Amino acid sequence: MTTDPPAVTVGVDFGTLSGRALVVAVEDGRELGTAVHEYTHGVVESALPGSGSRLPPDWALQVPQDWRDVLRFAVPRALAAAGVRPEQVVGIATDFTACTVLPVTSDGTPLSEVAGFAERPHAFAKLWKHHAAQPEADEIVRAAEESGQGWLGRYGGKISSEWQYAKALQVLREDPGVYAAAERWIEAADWIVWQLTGEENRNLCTAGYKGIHQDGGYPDAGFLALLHPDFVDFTAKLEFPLSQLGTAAGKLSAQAAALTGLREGTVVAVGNVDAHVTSAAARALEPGHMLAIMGTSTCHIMNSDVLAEVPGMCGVVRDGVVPGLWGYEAGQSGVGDVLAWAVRTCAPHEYVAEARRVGVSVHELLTRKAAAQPVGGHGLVALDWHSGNRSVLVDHHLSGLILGLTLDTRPEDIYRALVEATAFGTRMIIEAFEASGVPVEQFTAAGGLLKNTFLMQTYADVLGRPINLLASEQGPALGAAIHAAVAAGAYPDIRSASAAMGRIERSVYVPDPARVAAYDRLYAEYRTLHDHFGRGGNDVMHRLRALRTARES
Ligand SMILES: Nc1ncnc2c1ncn2[C@@H]1O[C@H](COP(=O)(O)OP(=O)(O)O)[C@@H](O)[C@H]1O
Ligand SMILES: O=C(CO)[C@H](O)[C@H](O)COP(=O)(O)O
Repeated sequence: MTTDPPAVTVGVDFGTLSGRALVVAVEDGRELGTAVHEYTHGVVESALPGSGSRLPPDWALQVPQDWRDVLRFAVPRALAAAGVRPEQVVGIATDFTACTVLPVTSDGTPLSEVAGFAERPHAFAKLWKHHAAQPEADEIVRAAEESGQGWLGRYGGKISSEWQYAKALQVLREDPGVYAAAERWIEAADWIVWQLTGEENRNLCTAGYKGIHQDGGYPDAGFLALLHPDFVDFTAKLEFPLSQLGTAAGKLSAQAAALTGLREGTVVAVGNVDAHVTSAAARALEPGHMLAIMGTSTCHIMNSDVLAEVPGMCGVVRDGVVPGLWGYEAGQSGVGDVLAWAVRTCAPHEYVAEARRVGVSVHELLTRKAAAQPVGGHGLVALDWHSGNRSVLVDHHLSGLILGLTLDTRPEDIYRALVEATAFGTRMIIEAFEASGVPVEQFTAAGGLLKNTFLMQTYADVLGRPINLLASEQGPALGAAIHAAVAAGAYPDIRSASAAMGRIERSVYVPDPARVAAYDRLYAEYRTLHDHFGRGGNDVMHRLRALRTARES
């Protein structure tokens, strides 16, 4: 007797450096096939594609065609790898880094693709890690404090330079022509869904966490006018009915079917954020269960039935992760990125040659060399702020620091000190939640950094708590596939789909009491440096940043 081929969904995760498509069995979340497509232009940080015109420090752009190419190349390859026919696919969902925003025309065409704008930097998509709008973010916070905006507390008292308003205000100030031509200002998370269905759709997750949409609305015109007279109608570029997560945004258009190899009419789920969608994959939806998605950056996502204003959190949004609960987000803007910096700048040629000879990454080589020494053996304490501080200080013009360097300090010592610093940064975040009355009862990790077992054990020792793992290397894509199953009607809601399709391994890393005690002492040193350089003890980091100039390399 022939059995029907299994129903599957496709999850497409758009990360910072690449897009990954994953084919998943609806019945139990089995991962049947996957494919990755690296963005052709990667992260545009120094010079504009085409013209080559130089970009100032702290810029990070992306090219929308790179995202379309993920649909074109990774989706069909994932289907082929899974041995799945298009008619088995009952739904597709996407997730994106956020706040990755772009100016588009009313039909969704990116301005960077419109004649006359291809050489204007502000016409391009601003990646989440574009930190050049810090002055605008500082002004937004000042104006919100002075005018008593109630929504400021929902973001821990700060609005990030990474989010929609600071980035848009920077465009208005530096290229008003682009600002005026931008009929819509849209998250890439929604823009990619628009490419799949042919119609605009907006999700409540990015609107809430990155677009200051709280209690049913955006900031009012009176507040926006405080920032710039021409900013008064900015939210008109955002206004659109917001869709609940896990619902259908529409059906796959004929054009998108040709692009992806899927059937026209396949259900397309509402867009979502790479971090928030992963909670479903990790079965981390219940109150008090914190999920850390550890990659280029780290995002901390946790649901609660308690609403509190946690200092320095990225935001709290009703239904922001799952309907019926308050979804909290915190984060560290540089984690894998900070370690990549150490690999680029601290590893001597002989280390690179050794890694190649042994057949491991330089990350792995530095980790192996660093792992043996006792806690504190390197005599270093670092601040993990090379990409600024997202939580709890929300200041992207802070910078990194390594204290204790001597002539004996080795590259692996620096690498290990930075691993420890990122763990200390996570501990600061957990303590901020608990001090604000939002308990953190479970900690689960996901993301590319799980491959580093020493790093994960260090986190268990620094946090002093066991660490669960999301048992998938494709957390966001699996989470998206789960949302697609709900949107396609295979499950009544995200919770039941997560219970059936999600995967978690509990207490994979358990803290070692001796190392916990040793790290408590180092953490006290970290906190002293954190508060001194991050809370006004010495503003030297801002003064040094003001002296930085554009790279000529
Ligand atoms: N062995 C390793 N140990 C620690 N970090 C690593 C290792 N290998 C790669 N990385 C870091 O992982 C980050 C990429 O994370 P990943 O989750 O794969 O991508 P994304 O952040 O785009 O989702 C990079 O910043 C890289 O420096
Ligand atoms: O802030 C975010 C989510 O709210 C970004 O999506 C995240 O920080 C970047 O993603 P990644 O580290 O996986 O590249």
